[in-house]
Amino acid sequence: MKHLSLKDVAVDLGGKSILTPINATFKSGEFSAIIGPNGAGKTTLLKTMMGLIPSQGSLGAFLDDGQSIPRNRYAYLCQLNKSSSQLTVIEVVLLGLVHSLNWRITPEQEQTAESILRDLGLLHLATRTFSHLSGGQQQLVSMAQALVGRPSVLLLDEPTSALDLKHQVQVLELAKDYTNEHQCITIAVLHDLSMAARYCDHLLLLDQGKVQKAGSPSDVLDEQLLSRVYQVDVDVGQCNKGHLHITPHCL
Ligand SMILES: Nc1ncnc2c1ncn2[C@@H]1O[C@H](COP(=O)(O)OP(=O)(O)OP(=O)(O)O)[C@@H](O)[C@H]1O
Repeated sequence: MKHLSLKDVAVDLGGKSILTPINATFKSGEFSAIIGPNGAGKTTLLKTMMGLIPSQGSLGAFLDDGQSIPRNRYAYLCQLNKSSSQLTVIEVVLLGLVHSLNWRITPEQEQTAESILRDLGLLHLATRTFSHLSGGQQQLVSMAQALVGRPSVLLLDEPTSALDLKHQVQVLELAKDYTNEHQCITIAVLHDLSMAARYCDHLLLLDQGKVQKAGSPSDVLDEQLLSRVYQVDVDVGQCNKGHLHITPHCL
């Protein structure tokens, strides 16, 4: 089983400690979420895993035999920023194959990009200019870009923040199915705790740069713990389909 591990990973930015030593393991075939309040350090942790921020300690993703998984097998979907890119949608998706692209794009590469757009119901947008799309459409295309290279490690920063209910379900189901099918190590930052409970196998709750709890959704989504960390009282209930749902009280 592949895994991504963090051993005593700490990050300082602008002379301030942002992540205090973090120890965690994420397994292949599991869809994991990093949850926690604004400013907790979730994006910093994801960027650190991606190698975009220098850190102390050691981290990396490894195969069964201990070999390191190279960074070109990682895909990273950053938090949504409205883009002014003049590239077309299909060109944006092809950028996800940047490690294998040559001067000439092969018909196979084009078919791969079209196929992921088809899976996401976006093929009709293929020749549109990326910057002319809505925020939600841009987020879906960015998801296609992340998946097109069939990554071994998939890091998603709030992949559903701009999406309507149906598209949130579509993206989370896609991430879960991809994770199972390709035995990928998938880690998403999510704010919607009920969606995290429904789709994720493993949660890591971060607050003030520290891991407050890690484990299965039923272990981590504890009323007292969530009320303390989020500073709002919450009820943790179960719907008739057995999914946990988290309802905040009024402030
Ligand atoms: N480049 C930087 N220099 C200094 N401080 C930074 C830098 N980047 C982030 N921070 C600080 O690190 C802390 C964690 O930020 P981060 O973006 O990781 O939080 P987050 O949990 O992802 O928050 P949100 O849910 O609001 O997106 C914040 O206090 C932020 O101000």
